[in-house]
Amino acid sequence: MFFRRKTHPVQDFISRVLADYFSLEKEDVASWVSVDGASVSIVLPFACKTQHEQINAYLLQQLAQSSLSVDEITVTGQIHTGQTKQPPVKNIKNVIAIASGKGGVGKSTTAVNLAYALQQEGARVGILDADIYGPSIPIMLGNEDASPRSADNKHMEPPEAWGLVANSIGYLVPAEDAAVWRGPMASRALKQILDETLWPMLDYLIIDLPPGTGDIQLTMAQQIPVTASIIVTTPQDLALADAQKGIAMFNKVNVPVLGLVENMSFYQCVKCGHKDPIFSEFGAESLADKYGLPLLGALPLNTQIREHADAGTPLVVTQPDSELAVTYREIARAASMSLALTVPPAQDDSHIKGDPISFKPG
Ligand SMILES: Nc1ncnc2c1ncn2[C@@H]1O[C@H](COP(=O)(O)OP(=O)(O)OP(=O)(O)O)[C@@H](O)[C@H]1O
Repeated sequence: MFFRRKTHPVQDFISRVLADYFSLEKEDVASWVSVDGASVSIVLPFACKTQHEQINAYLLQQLAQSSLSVDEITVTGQIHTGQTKQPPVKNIKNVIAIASGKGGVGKSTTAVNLAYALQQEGARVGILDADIYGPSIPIMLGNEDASPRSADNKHMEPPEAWGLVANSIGYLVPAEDAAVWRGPMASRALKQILDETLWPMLDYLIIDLPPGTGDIQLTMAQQIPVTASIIVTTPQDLALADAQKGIAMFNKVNVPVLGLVENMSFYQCVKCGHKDPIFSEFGAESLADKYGLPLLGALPLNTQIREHADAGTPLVVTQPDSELAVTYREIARAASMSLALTVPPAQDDSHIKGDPISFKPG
């Protein structure tokens, strides 16, 4: 005889409302909800801290219209380690590779702003600049002169910038030296930086990959335990053709693509507000449709984005209330949720050892 496990009416109700809120199925969210007497605890497996209050209020409002009674609801976040083929890096739960087929589409700018946006959504985040031939992260973080300290001449303490830990070949080697490295040497250098950095416990390590989809990127994607990837593109045909190659590359190495970010989507006139789609329209949207991927969001061609990147004052941190920062946070939440829903959690978390350096996320 088979017994069906009876669900608690409050658990059932909250799961339904929560599923509605996130446009998901009840089965997707049921495990996030637990009920203890008149207290409900919701633990979301993705970063969306700026929404917790709103979710709480929405649930309370829906409950008030029901016959159920609940004293309190707490909403928190807990990000799992996602499964990868290669063994995970010590202290890092998820590695997210930011890639673009074509150069100059704004991949590094997006990587930096997304890293801070994820942090503002409650995640512990680090960034690794894998663009061995053109490391731009140190400039964008405003700490070009920083260099990782090493107490034992073997491991590096990653420099911190605006509350984010970072490492880059740009901190370690003069640009002209790295520029002549061949592919295998570049991939080895990256693996070494990844393994020898004393990363604090991180929910996400954002890796800014070099542009393109050649051997170097493929080797990197194979050698590093990449949990998932995000592809940045502009809406023009040329960039989209290359973005398509990027999707194919990640498919080949079985790394899930969380979605596309369309950068320089349109130019908005600062005087009259008119939107001009200089690099064409609906490009990333149709590419996303073609591959059944989400379009995580779109950013305009905007002087402020460039100025903050050039000045080393990350826009999301220094202008957190701007419309652009809001968009970056929406993309961060969508990416984090997409990861939680597409990548199964790893069986164990034994690679999470504790902070080897003192680190207080900003
Ligand atoms: N949305 C945007 N609006 C205006 N300028 C932007 C935007 N995104 C990026 N930029 C600017 O475009 C230039 C290229 O950006 P970035 O270095 O991020 O591109 P990339 O794709 O990482 O390039 P590559 O990998 O080829 O080095 C930078 O000067 C940056 O400030």
